[in-house]
Amino acid sequence: MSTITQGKRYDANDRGEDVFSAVGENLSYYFASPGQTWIGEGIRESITIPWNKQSAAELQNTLAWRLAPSELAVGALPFERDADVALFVPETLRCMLPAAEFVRSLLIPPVTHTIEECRSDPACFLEGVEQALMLIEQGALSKIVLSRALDLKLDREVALAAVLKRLTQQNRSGYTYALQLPFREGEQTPRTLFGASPELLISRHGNHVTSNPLAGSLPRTGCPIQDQRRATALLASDKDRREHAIVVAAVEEALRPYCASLVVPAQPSVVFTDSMMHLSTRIAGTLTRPHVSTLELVYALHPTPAVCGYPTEPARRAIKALEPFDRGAFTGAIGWLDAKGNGEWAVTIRCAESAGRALRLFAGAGIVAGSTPQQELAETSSKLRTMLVALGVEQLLEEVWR
Ligand SMILES: C=C(O[C@@H]1C=C(C(=O)O)C=C[C@H]1O)C(=O)O
Repeated sequence: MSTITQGKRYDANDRGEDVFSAVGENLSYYFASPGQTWIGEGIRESITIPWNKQSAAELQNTLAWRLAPSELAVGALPFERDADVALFVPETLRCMLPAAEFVRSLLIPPVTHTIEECRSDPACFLEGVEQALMLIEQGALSKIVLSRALDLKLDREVALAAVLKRLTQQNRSGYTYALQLPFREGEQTPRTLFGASPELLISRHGNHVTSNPLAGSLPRTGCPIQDQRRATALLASDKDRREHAIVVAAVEEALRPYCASLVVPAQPSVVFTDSMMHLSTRIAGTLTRPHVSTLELVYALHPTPAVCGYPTEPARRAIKALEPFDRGAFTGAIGWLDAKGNGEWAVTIRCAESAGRALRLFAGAGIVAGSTPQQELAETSSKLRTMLVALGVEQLLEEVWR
């Protein structure tokens, strides 16, 4: 039996049990938000729908009778919108206390993995940013988000529970997640997506919707006084304010048709993770139609210019042409839906995908007029830091900076 108190839900029986000890061999879904932690094992049912507005809206009718009140449909939607959307209902699901409650102590044992191979291509990223700046100068785009991938081979498989714990410690107010990805055709190795996102794409609890886009970022320094100065500089930076405003305007435009009221703060604030600070705007609305599915809202929003660019279509085409890899789930959305259409979806960033001992880490950065390739590269390196530290392979920091 799960209880709902002020938007927070957790099983009375699970109060106090360490969520990380519940992360076992059969884990299919882990989603820890400020409200609660969902832990799913196995897959009871897979649900695949074409990714369009009508299917997203209609899915809710199906879920209304297929899901018990304590069940969820969960999934990770890819960045690209041309593929079908694959959700699943975990075989068993537990709703537990927020994971951040279990990492209060600083004495978390370090995780150690050893790197056997490492492949990073910063030159390709720098070249992509140069090209993107040309497109911006020609007026084809006002913003584009370019990303890079870092491929690692570890000495053993990722120690998932320990890494999730570290990620939670580094990103207490965000969303930490892990999900078993579907098998790729012809491949036998299970793939796992995991990460710690500071960015909420959309949450819907009853009538209330919230979105918290981030864009415009600086690395943290390690010194609280310098970080404060940097945060002030970030708030005053014309380039970062433009980069941020493009995202806020797009989120507002996408949500407006669904909302009777929408509150959009006039000024951004700054949010911090362990390694980054970001301009942040928390947008809150009240729905006109209370039964609109969260998945329909995800469809209306995704991909925001925080992960793609503006205008959307030309930015997406340029990303396809300039990035030498498929983003897969990276910069998509990860979350859950319940039988009533409530849900919570984070932007799938600060993440990695593992298959056996192979690991791919991703990081991107928004490019606007005034961006410089070296600074954007440094931003992606700082974003990769979160995962490298969680894996206990900080020695690679030197490498990815080059
Ligand atoms: C694409 C990423 O992050 C996105 C880009 C940001 C930016 O360019 O300032 C900030 C937060 C995210 O919306 C990433 O972390 O990989």
